[in-house]
Amino acid sequence: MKDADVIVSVRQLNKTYKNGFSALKGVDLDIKRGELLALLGPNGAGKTTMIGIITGLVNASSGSVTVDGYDIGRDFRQIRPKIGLVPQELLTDSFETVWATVSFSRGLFGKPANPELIEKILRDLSLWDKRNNKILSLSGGMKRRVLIAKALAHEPVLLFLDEPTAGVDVELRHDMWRMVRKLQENGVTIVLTTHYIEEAEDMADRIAVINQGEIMLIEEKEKLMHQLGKKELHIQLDKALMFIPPELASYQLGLVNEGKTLIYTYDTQQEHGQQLGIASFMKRLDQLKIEFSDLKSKESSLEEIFVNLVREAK
Ligand SMILES: Nc1ncnc2c1ncn2[C@@H]1O[C@H](COP(=O)(O)OP(=O)(O)OP(=O)(O)O)[C@@H](O)[C@H]1O
Repeated sequence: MKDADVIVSVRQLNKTYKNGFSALKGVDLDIKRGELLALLGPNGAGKTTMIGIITGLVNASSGSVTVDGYDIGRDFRQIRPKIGLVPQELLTDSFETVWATVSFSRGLFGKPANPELIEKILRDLSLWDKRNNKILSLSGGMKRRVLIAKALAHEPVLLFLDEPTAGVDVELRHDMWRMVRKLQENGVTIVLTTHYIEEAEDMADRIAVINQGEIMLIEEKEKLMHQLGKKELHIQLDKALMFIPPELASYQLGLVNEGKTLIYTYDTQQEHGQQLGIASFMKRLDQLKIEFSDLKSKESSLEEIFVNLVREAK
């Protein structure tokens, strides 16, 4: 990857908290300019810690992070205005109004006032009607909308969304994804952590899986689903089988639906290599006179891929 294509470069990043807990262990990561990178990982994997370090909220124990070529330790003042962060925690109750809070947030980064922009952000997030309400009078979902508005008010080029849709309703989730897509069209780089894997599947260009402070994998989403994905063939048998015939022992098979459905699981990668590929399997069925009425193929979801990865590491 050329330097210009990389907006964030993380090298050998370690974080050991004061209590001795090692939350990040030698993380290397490049975030590409303009991409939407989804960071997946179980609770406690280190996602928030990593975002905290890149956004200057947490000090690294060792390693380096550069944003747009600036070092986060040395040049944080240049970096900070480029970054927007929607944190996990909700706002503490505040007596300020929505409008004041969001406008003030822009001013903090030294950007000139831009009421038209603030209005647009508030409208996009369905907060316009609430602009004169005090934050403490808002519902949890509304407070989350304010957090997003605050993160966008200074027009960051790099936006971190730390579980932005945890516990929010469907409407906000849709509003958010619409906004995120628009931001991405305008060249904003987005890093998203989420526990909703289907969200990553829908939105991400690349997916990184982090577990116990280490990056387990980082890959283009499409490639990942293809490479790691297993496919299943569901075969509706004419006659139920009591057990899997020993002649088929070399295939990965399961019987469900009272023996009426045979499930053949195979690696998409091996599909072409092919000793145990579909063609040979179908031939075996034919030889064994196992007849079927229907055949369905199912690609495994990212969720299955993720669960398998994290399970394997245990
Ligand atoms: N201030 C702290 N002191 C000690 N340990 C901490 C501190 N902050 C976080 N940790 C620990 O570091 C690990 C990583 O936490 P982190 O919040 O980065 O995980 P996460 O991947 O964001 O998890 P989640 O999905 O639950 O938000 C956890 O085991 C957590 O308990």
